[in-house]
This record gives sequence, structure tokens and C-alpha cells, in this order.
Amino acid sequence: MTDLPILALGPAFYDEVEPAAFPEHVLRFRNQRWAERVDLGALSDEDWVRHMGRFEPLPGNLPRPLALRYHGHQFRSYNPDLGDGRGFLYAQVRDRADARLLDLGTKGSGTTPYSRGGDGRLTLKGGVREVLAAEALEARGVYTSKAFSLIETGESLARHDEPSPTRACVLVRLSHGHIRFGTFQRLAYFGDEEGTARLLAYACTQFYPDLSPLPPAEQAPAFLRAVSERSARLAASWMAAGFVHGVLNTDNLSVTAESFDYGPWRFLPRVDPQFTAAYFDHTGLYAYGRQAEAVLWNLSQLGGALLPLSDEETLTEALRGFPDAFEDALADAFFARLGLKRTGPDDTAFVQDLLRWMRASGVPFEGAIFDLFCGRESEARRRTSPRAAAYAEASFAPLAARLDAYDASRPDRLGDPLFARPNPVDLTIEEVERLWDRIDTSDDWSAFEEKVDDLRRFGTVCALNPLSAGDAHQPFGR
Ligand SMILES: Nc1ncnc2c1ncn2[C@@H]1O[C@H](COP(=O)(O)OP(=O)(O)OP(=O)(O)O)[C@@H](O)[C@H]1O
Repeated sequence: MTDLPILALGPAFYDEVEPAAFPEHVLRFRNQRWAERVDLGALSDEDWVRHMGRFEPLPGNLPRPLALRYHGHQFRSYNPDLGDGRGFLYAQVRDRADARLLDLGTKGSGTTPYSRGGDGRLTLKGGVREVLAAEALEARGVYTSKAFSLIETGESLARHDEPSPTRACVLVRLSHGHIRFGTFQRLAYFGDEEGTARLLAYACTQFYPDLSPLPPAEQAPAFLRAVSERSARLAASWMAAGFVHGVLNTDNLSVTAESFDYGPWRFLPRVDPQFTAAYFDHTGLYAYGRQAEAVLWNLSQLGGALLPLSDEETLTEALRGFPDAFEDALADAFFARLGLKRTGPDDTAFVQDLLRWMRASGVPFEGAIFDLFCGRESEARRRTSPRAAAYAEASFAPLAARLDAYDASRPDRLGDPLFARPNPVDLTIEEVERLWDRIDTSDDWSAFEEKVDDLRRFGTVCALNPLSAGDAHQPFGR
């Protein structure tokens, strides 16, 4: 058991905690596809609830849950009072496809030393929203954590941002690690050089094994460069998914550059760089068009936390490639979503022009991606689309010519009945509210379940998600 990687990292990184005892456990969502990938697919529903709701240890896994310690910049202000305040690391498992070390972490599982007076709970609406966001992002090819389990707990909660009292749940999330940028920041805050070196060794061994053999002085900048490259791809994939995360604080960014923590997220209705998701983001710091900038700012904080192991110039240099990596990843991500083959450096300009046109025309974001899928192969669909007027505008003609010059990467996909529908599989805020309303007012989960199925179907047809594309690390690999 002590060979579980997190235990080998040592007790200075976490606190052992007790899960809450809930009055009820009603299983609402079980992610069977990913359960199979981590060898938990054979659990009966009863055993599932014992583990994912009562948190009885998984055989041979963590004997007690661990609340992980971290700090973070929230809206650019440093907060040393963070840490898992309503969650913990429950277990570490392996992806049977590629042996990645994955964490089962919770949200809403009770108070911890980091709860700061909070109740340690998650509202059911918050849990439902996290499931929907993770499923939609996975379907659109974003490297994301998975919502693994959602269990309603029979409690009622008071919240200032939801009608109260409201129903409660406990969520289990499957993540490629829970080492946040803020996990490193906390060590820097305490001047813990030995701890920083230890955490870096853990992160390299588990997530960047190619960097493990490097001497420490070279490892820190190489790690920062690698995190930066992957984070550039993540930011680009959010853009191509039309996703606004909403709260890009350093405690919400992982060193594996896996997207996670779905609170006030939204999918864009239309391209608008200033579109914000969180009602409390008064300055638009985390607006759609500022997400790459936010990620880079956070990377520079991660760099600052690595200073004890390197020097400022070298670490700054490690981040210099971010803007180019982001531009290139943006082209990869949009071309993948559009089902087109990239040809060269002009691809980036094409994506920028496409975004400019989408903004000016006001065409719905997901509708346009759907209508333009596979470029010229979709010309007839474009003409009969509910959004056909946008493509008939003169301003679209020069873009259409460039679009139609690209070859389709997956034209066979157009034969799927999904592409005979007039509208895409979208997830607007209005729809999320409608799905929640059915659950809230009549405990009717059918629309939510149908939506999850539809999102998965879309993901499989477009072949952008790891389960259908077969490569979890490079969802936009060329
Ligand atoms: N109801 C609550 N009770 C206790 N702590 C809370 C509660 N809500 C949020 N927190 C804590 O506030 C901080 C910021 O919250 P945030 O919503 O970003 O994290 P989270 O969604 O709870 O967890 P994660 O980042 O793992 O998704 C975290 O330290 C979190 O644990």
C-alpha cells in the first residue's frame, strides 16, 4: 500500500480526513465507460455506493482519504488559505489503456482542515453541471477530468447563489492528478525547497517521465516548458470547444494541463472575446478571449514557485514558446473540430479570419462548427441549415473559398444520421437550466441522461475524445 505514489510523496502534502456520513445515497450518475478503463466497471451499484458515496477504501488503495494541501492566486490575489475544503483524494488508479496514474477525487464529501467555515458540501445542481461540462468537453476533444460518479445525499443546503434550501450530492472525479499550480506555490510560500524538489520529482515521474533522468537544475525549466506546451494546447482546445471555464485561478490549473473544476462555466452562444462565465468576474479577467493570457499568467506564477530550483532567466525562457505553441494548437484544435486537414502556416490566419467572421456575423458558435464540418463536403448541408443566411452573406464568400480548399479529414463521419439533423449537439446555458429544472421540479432525470448519451454519441461520431480517438494525450494529434 505504501507504494501508492501519493503516500510515497509523504504526509507534508496532505491531511488524513473523515468522509461525511450522509443520510441517503441515491446513485444518479455512474460513468461506466471510464469505470471500465480503471478496472472498476464490475462493481455492483451497491458496491459502487459503498465506495463512491460512503468512501469505504478500495481494496489495496488508500486506507483513509487525504485532503490535499495547496494555495493559489484567485483573480490574481494570493490566497494561502486554500486546500481541499470540500473534497479529498479517495484513491489512485491506473488507466488500463496507457497506465496513466489517475486520481479519484471528491467534491462535496465533507469538511476538512481547509473548509474555512464552509459546509464541505456540493449542491446537486453544481454536481449536475460538472457532469454536463465534463461530458461536453470530452465530446469536443478537450483533455478533461471525467465526472465519475454522482450520488445524491439527502441533505439540504443553503447557498447565496442558488434558490435555497437546495439538494446536495457528492461527486467523484477521475483526474490525471490533482497537482495544481498552487500545490507548488504553497511550498514556495513556506520557503520549502526540499518539498519543492520532492513534488517536482513526483510530477516528473508520474506525468513527465521523459524528464525524470534530468539533473534537478535542468529538470525545473524543462518541466515548466512541458507544462507550458500542454497548457497552450489546453487553452486552445477550450477556444475551439467554445468553452469559457470561468475561474482560471492557479488552484484550478493542473500540472498535467488537464481541464477541471467546472463551477460557473458556460459554452459560448456566439463568438465574443469579452464573454464571461462567472457573474463575479466583474472585470472580465477570465473572458473567452482572455483565457490563453490567463493561463500564461498562471504559468508565470508556477515558474516563480520553481525559482528555488533554477534561476529567473532560465525559467522565463522556458515560457517564451507559449504564444507560438498556443497559435499552432489553436489551428490544430479548430481544424480537428472542423474535420479538416491542416496544410501549413496559413492555417493559423484562416482560423483567425474564421473567428473574426463568426464574431461579425453573429452565427451561433456550435452551429457554425457543425455546418462547416468537413468544409466543401458540407456545402449542401450549409445551404439548408437553419443558419444558411449567414453563409449567404457576401462577407462569407472569401472565407468559404479558403475553407473549401482544405481537404476533409473525416468525410465518412458526415454519413452519420447526427449530421442529418438541423442543429448540433449543443449545451447552451438555457438548456442546462431546462435540464436542471426537470430534475428540480419533478425529479425527472431522463432529459439529463439523454443529453449525456447525445454528447457521447457526438463525441464518438466526431472521434475527438480519447475513448474514440485512442490517444488521451494528443486529442488533436495530426
Ligand atoms: N462549501 C464549501 N465548503 C468548504 N470549502 C469550500 C466550499 N466551497 C468551496 N470551498 C473551498 O474553496 C476553495 C475554492 O473553491 P473552488 O470552488 O475553486 O474549488 P472546488 O470546486 O471546491 O474544488 P476543485 O478545485 O477540486 O474543483 C477550495 O479550497 C474549496 O475546497
